[in-house]
Amino acid sequence: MTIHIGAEKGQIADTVLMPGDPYRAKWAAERFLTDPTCINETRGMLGFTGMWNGNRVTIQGSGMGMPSMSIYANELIRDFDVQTLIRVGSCGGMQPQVKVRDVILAMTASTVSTPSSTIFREFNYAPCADYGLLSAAAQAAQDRSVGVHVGGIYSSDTFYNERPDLNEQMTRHGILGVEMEAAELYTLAARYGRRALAVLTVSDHLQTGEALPAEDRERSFADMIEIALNAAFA
Ligand SMILES: O=P(O)(O)O[C@H]1O[C@H](CO)[C@@H](O)[C@H]1O
Ligand SMILES: O=c1cc[nH]c(=O)[nH]1
Repeated sequence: MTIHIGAEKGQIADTVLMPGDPYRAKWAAERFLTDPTCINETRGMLGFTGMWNGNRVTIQGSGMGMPSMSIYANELIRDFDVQTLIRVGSCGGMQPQVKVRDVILAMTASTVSTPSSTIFREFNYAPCADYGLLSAAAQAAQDRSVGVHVGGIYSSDTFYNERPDLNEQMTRHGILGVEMEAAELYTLAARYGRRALAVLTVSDHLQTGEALPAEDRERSFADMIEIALNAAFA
């Protein structure tokens, strides 16, 4: 049991999927896991452990933003010895070929700042995914009818962005989408020698203004979850 996770040691699997939304965790656990058990309700940040294809998995909400992700990932890694952490999140599309409901596999996560930035000082660290997970996810995605993109994303500290000039430079340099947690997850995984990946579904588009409703963001991103599960146990 930690400050933010009420589970006992042993109640959390070696592999954890991490949606930002705790109710996406509940939906995914009920839909994809056999015998899911709720292992965390502290602060309403729901977590569930169950079985998928004979493999033990936990699905634990991370909350929104890198400070929240940092708390959960730190405790999962340092207190529960989790080995594989896969973010399953929503993101905003930033390229014309990236369509709403497409899946992005985040090879890198650029950022202007993470909770870890203070330790890097002038060093411009490049957070990146675990290659084994990334290639397994790309393979798993090939067998599905969903559009898939592999490349760089941006992890932002803000949802309501006041820097259109920065968006323009990111789009110009090939950034596929924007979300709010992956850069810190990748940084912590590198620090502690764990595997991490972010599998994202495009929920809205910065260029077209399209946007899915909250219920779809909570309950309809099945391809993303299946790609993540297949990658984790490839
Ligand atoms: O849908 P989730 O996983 O929460 O991810 C995205 O959605 C939230 C913003 O609405 C941020 O957490 C962002 O990263
Ligand atoms: O962080 C996020 C998540 C979804 N869509 C966005 O535009 N930003």
